[in-house]
Amino acid sequence: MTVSRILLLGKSGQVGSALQVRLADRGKILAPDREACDLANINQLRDVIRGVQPNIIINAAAYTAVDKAEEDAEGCFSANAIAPGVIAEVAEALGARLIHYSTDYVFDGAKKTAYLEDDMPSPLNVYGRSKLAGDQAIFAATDNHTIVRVGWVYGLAGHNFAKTILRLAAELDELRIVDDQVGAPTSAEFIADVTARIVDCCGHDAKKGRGVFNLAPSGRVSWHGYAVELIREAKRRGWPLRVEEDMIIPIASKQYRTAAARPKSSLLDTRKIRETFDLDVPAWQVHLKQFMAELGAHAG
Ligand SMILES: NC(=O)C1=CN([C@@H]2O[C@H](COP(=O)(O)OP(=O)(O)OC[C@H]3O[C@@H](n4cnc5c(N)ncnc54)[C@H](OP(=O)(O)O)[C@@H]3O)[C@@H](O)[C@H]2O)C=CC1
Ligand SMILES: Cc1cn([C@H]2C[C@H](O)[C@@H](COP(=O)(O)OP(=O)(O)O[C@H]3O[C@@H](C)C(=O)[C@@H](O)[C@H]3O)O2)c(=O)[nH]c1=O
Ligand SMILES: [Mg+2]
Repeated sequence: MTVSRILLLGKSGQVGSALQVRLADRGKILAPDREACDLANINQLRDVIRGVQPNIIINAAAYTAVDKAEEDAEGCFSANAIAPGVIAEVAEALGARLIHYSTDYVFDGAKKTAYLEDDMPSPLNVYGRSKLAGDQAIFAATDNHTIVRVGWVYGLAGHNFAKTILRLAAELDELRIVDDQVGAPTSAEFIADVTARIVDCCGHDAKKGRGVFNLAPSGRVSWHGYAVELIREAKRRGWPLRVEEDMIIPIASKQYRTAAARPKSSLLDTRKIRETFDLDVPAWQVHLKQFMAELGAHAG
């Protein structure tokens, strides 16, 4: 088997940090930071990729501030739409596989059953439109891509709903959380494990695993139900919180004003990725417990 040269973008993010750990033994990893490889600087981006001559590029870098994107469409599209298209062009010229991440927010959330990879996208917000444009730019530039579509990501590094809720629960007596948007909280460490599996498959078979693949743990929950589970887990571990479980109030989306609209359903059907890569997908609570244990260990 040829040894992989992997270029990883976005190493400081939730998924990027987990990838650095999980891919450490998979080949030579080159992971420039944002200063060395800024998605907004197309010339620098091209030079970095050509300089590294990778056979796998993993793009975990993105503009992920969903509400801020509503008033910064240019910045958001630069990182999420234009840059992925450029990365894909250079990948095609080098014969490299591009592994990239997409989002449930490309869908409008109106579907009653879980989304399939080829369901019609119809994003509700700027972030979702920018990510869809990124996917399309990749499709146009190279067939040698694997796009992993995920949602509701949490991890040890970076910012996410789980960390926000645990912080608020230590400061406030009451939390008000939307109960009419459902999804599956997805661990960055799980995404990194599955990405490592994809990297292994690409090493053996350059044609295998091309295309778009949904990835999520099994089960479903609303943001409210997710918050309740986080608080229960934290209390079970004896973490000092102010809020009691009966003071986590379920509310409707329209009672929680945000700049960006969000889909009612973020559920992703995972049959394709499970069958292609022979994966087991556990219930979302399994990874959440592991996360809480590791978060507790980090906090000392
Ligand atoms: N978070 C989520 O809930 C979801 C995420 N996704 C997708 O998964 C992927 C990974 O997301 P996640 O790990 O959560 O993202 P994070 O927001 O945690 O990290 C984003 C990463 O991108 C880097 N970055 C942002 N802008 C630029 C830029 N202009 N140039 C270079 N680097 C940049 C950041 O660097 P720095 O730290 O230096 O700013 C950071 O390393 C993304 O494609 C995202 O769209 C999909 C669905 C859900
Ligand atoms: C903090 C808080 C949030 N909420 C709601 C707002 C929103 O509907 C929901 C989640 O809020 P967040 O801002 O954490 O989530 P958001 O940034 O929209 O998360 C999204 O990020 C991007 C990058 C993705 O790709 C998506 O898959 C998804 O994970 O919770 C409350 O109802 N009460 C609260 O106190
Ligand atoms: Mg957010």
